[in-house]
Amino acid sequence: MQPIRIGTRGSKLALFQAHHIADLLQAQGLQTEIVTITTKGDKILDVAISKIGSKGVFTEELEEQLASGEVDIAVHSAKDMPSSLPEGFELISFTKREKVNDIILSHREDVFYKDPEKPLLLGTSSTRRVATLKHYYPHVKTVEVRGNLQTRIQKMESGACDALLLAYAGAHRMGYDDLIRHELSLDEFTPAVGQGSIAVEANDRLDPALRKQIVAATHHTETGYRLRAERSFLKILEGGCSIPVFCLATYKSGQVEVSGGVVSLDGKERIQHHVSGPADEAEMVGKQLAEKVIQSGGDRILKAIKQQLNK
Ligand SMILES: NCc1[nH]cc(CCC(=O)O)c1CC(=O)O
Repeated sequence: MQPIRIGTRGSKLALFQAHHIADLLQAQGLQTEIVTITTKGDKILDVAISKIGSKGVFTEELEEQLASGEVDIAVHSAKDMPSSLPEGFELISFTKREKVNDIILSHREDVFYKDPEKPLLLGTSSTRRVATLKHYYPHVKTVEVRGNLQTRIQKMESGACDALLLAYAGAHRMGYDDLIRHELSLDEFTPAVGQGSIAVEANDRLDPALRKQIVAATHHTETGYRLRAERSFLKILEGGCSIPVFCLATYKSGQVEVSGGVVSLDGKERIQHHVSGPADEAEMVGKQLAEKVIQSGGDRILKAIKQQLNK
């Protein structure tokens, strides 16, 4: 039998994630081969992602290869995946989720974000993180630091910022646990949809029997319920990765509890609600949450954000 060809971006984090999927497949006796692809998002480094604008800057090229059969599956951070995929594509599995928190990472041990007396310049490129800081910790200054994790750390080392605000999952996968100074609360820094999970994407042309084997080897059921609820929330709010919406679902005894909302770019307004319901109706639960957020003022906030970002 031919090995399963796994398409991935070439960053260290992407390769780590692709190898993780390969390990899970190999543990079930399946053979694998990793195929590295450079995407538009990897090439354009000097423009903020929120300004490149097009959805799927990191995914288009991988999808071309899936559609042509060049690769059998593509591996992504679930967080980077748009809420709607092009016709014929699907996220067929989600791996067991890592800790979902955002963290502050620095070589320095004396980085404080809660004390207005202690100045801190944080590097980040996420509108959600910047807006959330403006809401809870307006004294913290931010600077846009882009690129893969290694590049961002280099920029911090050369003085671009005191510390970086990142996802725990990425920092941990890259082995930077020693530099984690603070783990941020999930109530304040509610993560982006999908943060901490790895997604496997496939095209309709994937052989159904092979698809079944891949799902059995890589999918984590609880994470799947959580991600389905969160992604359904995202779909209603039309949040691309540049829109500061946040959502976290938890799972307990057949139920999902979903908490999420939106924060205005200036941090002045933040709306958050909770909804729970049966896990096998996770999509409906996420949708109900989105409707609650929209009705309680989220609609107005989202409109303003889209206008500001399109300027
Ligand atoms: N936005 C880029 C991105 N996409 C996935 C991760 C980390 C891994 C994950 O959240 O699963 C990161 C880096 C970050 O947000 O710090």
